[in-house]
Amino acid sequence: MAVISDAKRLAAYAAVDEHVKPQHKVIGIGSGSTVPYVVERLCQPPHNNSNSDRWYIPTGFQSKELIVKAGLNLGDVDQFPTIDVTIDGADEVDDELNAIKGGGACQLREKVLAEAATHFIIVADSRKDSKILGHAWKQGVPIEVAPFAWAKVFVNLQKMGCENPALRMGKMKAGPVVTDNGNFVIDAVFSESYMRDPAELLHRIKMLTGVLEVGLFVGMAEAAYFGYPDGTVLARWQDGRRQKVDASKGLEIAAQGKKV
Ligand SMILES: O=C(CO)[C@H](O)[C@H](O)COP(=O)(O)O
Repeated sequence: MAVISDAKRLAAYAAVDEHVKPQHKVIGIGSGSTVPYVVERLCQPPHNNSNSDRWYIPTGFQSKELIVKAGLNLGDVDQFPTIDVTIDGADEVDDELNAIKGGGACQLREKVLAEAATHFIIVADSRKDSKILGHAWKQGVPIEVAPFAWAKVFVNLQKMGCENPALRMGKMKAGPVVTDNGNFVIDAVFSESYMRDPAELLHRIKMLTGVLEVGLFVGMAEAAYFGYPDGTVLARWQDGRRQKVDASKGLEIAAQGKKV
């Protein structure tokens, strides 16, 4: 196994097989480049047998498109404020399963669906498996802000000790990135002393007026699945358990080309 995409696929397949049960009727679908493999697995046997009376809830435009293009029933969180299982990616996960999310600027809807879920599961490749947040993900904590308040929050973050907060700018668009909710994102790098206590940092940032959501998912994930380039999958649970998961079923299915 060589490529990162295979590692993502194995993590996604293992998480779906372990955590999505036939009786689960409302499924939250995250955002990013790993969750397409979650949808891919959900459209394969035996999971596809349960899809006719199942609703899928998106965490943004990309997520909605994944659901629609896969021919799955599209719902929304205002119809289904309680979700059975939400599966989503992460930019980095620490030893306690706290996560940095928002690399794709979807953290507000992602956190709503994570909180609404009975089971919130993270899927990622092994690059996201860290001890302390910030060790691997160097882009900073993504913070969704009301556009008119961005400069005020920017100054607040500097006063907290963030040396170089950055308003996230579009690549093929003049001006800042605008989220699916019409807001801006500030990426803020904090020192390890802050990142060792993500709960405290989350609280301090969230209390800044003008901040709508912070890409720190603290104490939310029940489990995280990391796909490794050697074809193995490591599952970590919030209680500290770590277990190599047999990913052979995923490999067999992928090899049979049972892709959506
Ligand atoms: O939080 C997110 C988007 O806002 C994504 O889930 C996160 O960036 C991980 O993405 P990928 O699976 O592509 O690594």
